[in-house]
Amino acid sequence: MSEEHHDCCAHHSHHHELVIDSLQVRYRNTLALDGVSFATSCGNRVALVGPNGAGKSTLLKAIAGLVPRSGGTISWRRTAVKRWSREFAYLPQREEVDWSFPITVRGLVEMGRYPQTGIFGRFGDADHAAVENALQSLDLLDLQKRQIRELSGGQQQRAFLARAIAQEAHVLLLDEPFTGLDRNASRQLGDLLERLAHEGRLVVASHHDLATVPKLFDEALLLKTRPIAFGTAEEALSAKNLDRAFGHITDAEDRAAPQLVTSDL
Ligand SMILES: Nc1ncnc2c1ncn2[C@@H]1O[C@H](COP(=O)(O)OP(=O)(O)OP(=O)(O)O)[C@@H](O)[C@H]1O
Repeated sequence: MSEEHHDCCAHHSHHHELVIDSLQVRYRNTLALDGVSFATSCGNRVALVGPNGAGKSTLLKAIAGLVPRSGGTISWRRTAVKRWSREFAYLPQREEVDWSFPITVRGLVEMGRYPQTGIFGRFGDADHAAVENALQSLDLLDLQKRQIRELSGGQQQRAFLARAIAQEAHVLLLDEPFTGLDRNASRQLGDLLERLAHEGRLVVASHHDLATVPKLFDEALLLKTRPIAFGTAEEALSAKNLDRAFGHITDAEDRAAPQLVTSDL
């Protein structure tokens, strides 16, 4: 990896690197996000939590510049992000990816360089080095010639993360990265995200399983179109906040164990 991520957290401690202010996103008839503000920095893993339709995917896409925002601002390292930034890498939900698309792992990772080279551009030494480094860092050298459709779910996640690393993005926007992974693959991905954050990246991921948020993430944004709470995973996901986000749980038994119930909503 280049030197650049080492200085990632060496900014003034009072200033956050990613600042989202009053973000609003409207689809034709739907207000998907409103008044969303939060700020965080590299080194953190932030979980986006909320019921179905809360706007988690929309928030990731809005930060990635994939859906237009109807209000608010996003800034990265004190600079307003207008549309798209190479600093942001977005990994769609598994179902949104066409896994039959014929591309090798290496080919996918090389796509991380397109913002620098252009699709028909020539790969220079720096591009090759970045691809090599990303493959190695995510332990994909042995799999680099495989088609992505021939990988396991966990390997596929790693290949997409390798593309983000090749892009030299600092902000990893992941939509439900743990969904569909078995226990081992989940643990591996958990360790990997911890390492990437530790190396100076910012991980922002939607996540459905409330029970694992404190273990897998440092901070959580509880969302239901509007932000309900943002803070450490424990703070943000207090019983009271969860109740506000997921609505009233009428069954007395469910009330006793809201975390288990709400994770299945
Ligand atoms: N392309 C779109 N066009 C119109 N409305 C949309 C579109 N995408 C999402 N929405 C609506 O915006 C709202 C937020 O959707 P979003 O997918 O961001 O929620 P989510 O929290 O990711 O949900 P889930 O947990 O089900 O994945 C929902 O009401 C949804 O129906």
